[in-house]
Amino acid sequence: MKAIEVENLTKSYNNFKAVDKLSFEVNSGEIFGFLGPNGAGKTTTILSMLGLIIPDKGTVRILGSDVFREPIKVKEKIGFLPENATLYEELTAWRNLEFFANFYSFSKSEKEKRIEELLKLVGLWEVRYRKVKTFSKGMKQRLLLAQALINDPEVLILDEPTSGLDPEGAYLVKSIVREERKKGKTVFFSSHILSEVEELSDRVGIIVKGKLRALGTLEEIRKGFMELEGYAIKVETKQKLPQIELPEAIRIEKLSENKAIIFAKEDIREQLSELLAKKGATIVSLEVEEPSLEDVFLRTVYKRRD
Ligand SMILES: Nc1ncnc2c1ncn2[C@@H]1O[C@H](COP(=O)(O)OP(=O)(O)OP(=O)(O)O)[C@@H](O)[C@H]1O
Repeated sequence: MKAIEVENLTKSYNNFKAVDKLSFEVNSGEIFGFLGPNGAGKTTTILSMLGLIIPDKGTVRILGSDVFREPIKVKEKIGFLPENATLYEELTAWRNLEFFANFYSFSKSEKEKRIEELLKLVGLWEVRYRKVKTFSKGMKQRLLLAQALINDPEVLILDEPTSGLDPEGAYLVKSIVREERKKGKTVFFSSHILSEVEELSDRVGIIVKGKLRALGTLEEIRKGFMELEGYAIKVETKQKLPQIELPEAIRIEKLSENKAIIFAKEDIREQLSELLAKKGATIVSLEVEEPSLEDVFLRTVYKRRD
């Protein structure tokens, strides 16, 4: 079963389309990174996915249940960390979690066991009786993550979970996310930080101006990008590089006497090696230069119109 199925989701504010016909699926047990620049529509998508704002159009199913028709059933199975979430500053870490746990049907002993497990998981056990107002931003975020995990959710939805954290704080949050996946849970998280999405996600969706621009594993996204934008093939020969006349080659950038990058609409390594062999040149290397996710992201966000 798919963990999340979003179909044709559309949400406008006045006449402005914040999310436009968005469709994607998240597989069970994967970490899905939802990447987009500021204002792309990530939070609007998440709030619509959770039924916390009513979209104009579209359906969302989480673990097979329709979010709008069966809201309680869905909420029992998910955990949510909102962007800029807050805690009760005057309460201790323990009391904050207890307050939240009371929304669920735990017995007293189950509740205490779960709170203890979570405080240990997020590294706040030692400070459980301290008021939250004395906590750093990183500690608060970890407590919020514990709060989102209180019901041991099958699907965890995190809106910008590392936003504003220092590298250590971000690292701890990422480790917890990985731990959840190890337990077979599904994690959907949004971010505008490319390296984080690259390092954490099994699959990625890129949203720009409310529209989904790319979807898949990083490899699939790179390949799709190359098919659209063309291939860069780096060639090095032992001898001086001969003249390359191939109809498929759009542009040739000479790097030195025996090195060049050949730009083409498709992967023309075979044609190139045949041509070079015919001209008596020995190939030292012939490789497709893979664009980094950064190249893909920046080109996807800033270069394409429509
Ligand atoms: N309640 C609202 N009323 C009017 N416009 C809104 C409202 N909420 C969001 N928007 C607009 O919709 C667009 C998408 O916003 P959204 O918060 O979903 O983006 P985001 O990708 O989460 O951005 P960020 O990374 O900055 O949090 C933005 O242009 C925003 O200004």
